[in-house]
Amino acid sequence: RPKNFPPGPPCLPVVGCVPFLPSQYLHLKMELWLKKYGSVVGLMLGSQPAVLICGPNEVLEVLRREEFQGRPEKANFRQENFNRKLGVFFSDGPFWVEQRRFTLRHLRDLGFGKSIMETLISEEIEDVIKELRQCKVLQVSRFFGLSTVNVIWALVAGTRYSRGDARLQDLLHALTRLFRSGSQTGGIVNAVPILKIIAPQVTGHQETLDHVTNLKFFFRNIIREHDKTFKENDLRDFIDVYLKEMKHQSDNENSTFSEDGLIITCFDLFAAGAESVSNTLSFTLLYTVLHPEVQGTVQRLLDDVVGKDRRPCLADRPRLQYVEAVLAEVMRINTVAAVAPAHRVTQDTTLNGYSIPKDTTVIASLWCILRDKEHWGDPEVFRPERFLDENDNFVKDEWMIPFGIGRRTCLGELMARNILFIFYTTLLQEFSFSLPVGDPEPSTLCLSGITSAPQPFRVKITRRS
Ligand code: HEM
Repeated sequence: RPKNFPPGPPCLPVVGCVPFLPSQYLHLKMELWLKKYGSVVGLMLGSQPAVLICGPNEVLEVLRREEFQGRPEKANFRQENFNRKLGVFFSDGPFWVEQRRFTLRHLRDLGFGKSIMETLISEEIEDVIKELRQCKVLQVSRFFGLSTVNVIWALVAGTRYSRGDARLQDLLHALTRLFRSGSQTGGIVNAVPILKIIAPQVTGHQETLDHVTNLKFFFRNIIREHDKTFKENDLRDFIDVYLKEMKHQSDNENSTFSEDGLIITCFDLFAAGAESVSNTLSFTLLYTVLHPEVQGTVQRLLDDVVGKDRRPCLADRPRLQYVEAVLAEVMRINTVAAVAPAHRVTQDTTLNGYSIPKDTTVIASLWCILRDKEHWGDPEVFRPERFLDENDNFVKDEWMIPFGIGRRTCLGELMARNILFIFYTTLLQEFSFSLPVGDPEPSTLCLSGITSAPQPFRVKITRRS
């Protein structure tokens, strides 16, 4: 361990503390270690130092402090193969600043947060509604992945996939496997990289690589197809805009724009849509069937404010404050990012009096903030009213940070919030959801991984008259 490093679990030669790290539910282990070791826990991942940030105040602090905004060299499967930090999610420094700005600016120009996005979301939910009308009981897990990808993909690649598209369903399945089998620490292969070579099958590394290669092949093909029909004065989507920038900078040897970079940015956006938003929607249905009284209140409100002759839209938001409270409560009680993606310390620094050397991996628990007993009182209880004041207006809470905070805050927050609002309100306007007779009550314990997802469960669908 480095000198004056925070306390933590025992450290063994070669593997460091990895044997003491859980393969699943890191956020729950961090809750226990907060009591045992304190707010900042020191670890060795093989020979690499890492700190787990388990105390709410410390999490808020590190997510805001400049020197904690790097990303580790190789803690994630998306960096495999290219061996470089590319895209937005796992890059850092000036490269990241330029790529994040570019991505955000052009997604905004193309429709992020504008009425065109609302139209895309509305078209997508109508397809979902049509499918659900034919359905009496729905197996919820992974149901929303394709629809949420479609909204994002319309802006990124100008494409929409049908629900029966077998190739896309395979890719979504591969992505789910990557997210479920991965962890924010990178696991044993990250700590002891030689295992990637000597035991790729045993460690699951080969399977990870196969999935990643498949996904990258898919993105590369889309990009090459775009390139064949590219016209500089007719930019159709984000891929075209990026290709244009790449071509303009082709003589600049310091350019941050490359085909590999575009592949990884596509990966970032595709994965975020398929995993985070779709899992949050599944959690929303989970809490809807577990709390029929909340469903009833939302439906009465929708009947009053929207009625039955039109669909809910974003302009209804100010009059649907209870809906905002329900969505916030779902993201608080079972957030999909229980642990934020790993950060990296970019210079020697200190935290709570401990020394944190440059390049230490930083793993911050959002769960400890969203489920803090002192702040929320009854954090384990699903109670949307906690977000309403005495006049039933939604009240913002500084500790509601499911999208992170600081400079690395989620790039897709606006889009995610809009999809969640339109999907949830349209679903409850059209249907009531309940547990199928004879099905056990679904557990609220999430499936663990890089993101959290609900365990598979079924809902009975009844069309409202
Ligand atoms: C409910 C849905 C979502 C949740 C809860 C969520 C949450 C998060 C969180 C916690 C982070 C990490 C912050 C950090 O590293 O400290 C993040 C980053 C990111 N998110 Fe999301 N996200 C969601 C949806 C989306 C969507 C729809 C997109 C894209 C369209 C997206 C794109 C990104 C990107 C690119 C980053 C990396 C930002 C950076 O490192 O600069 N996310 N998100």
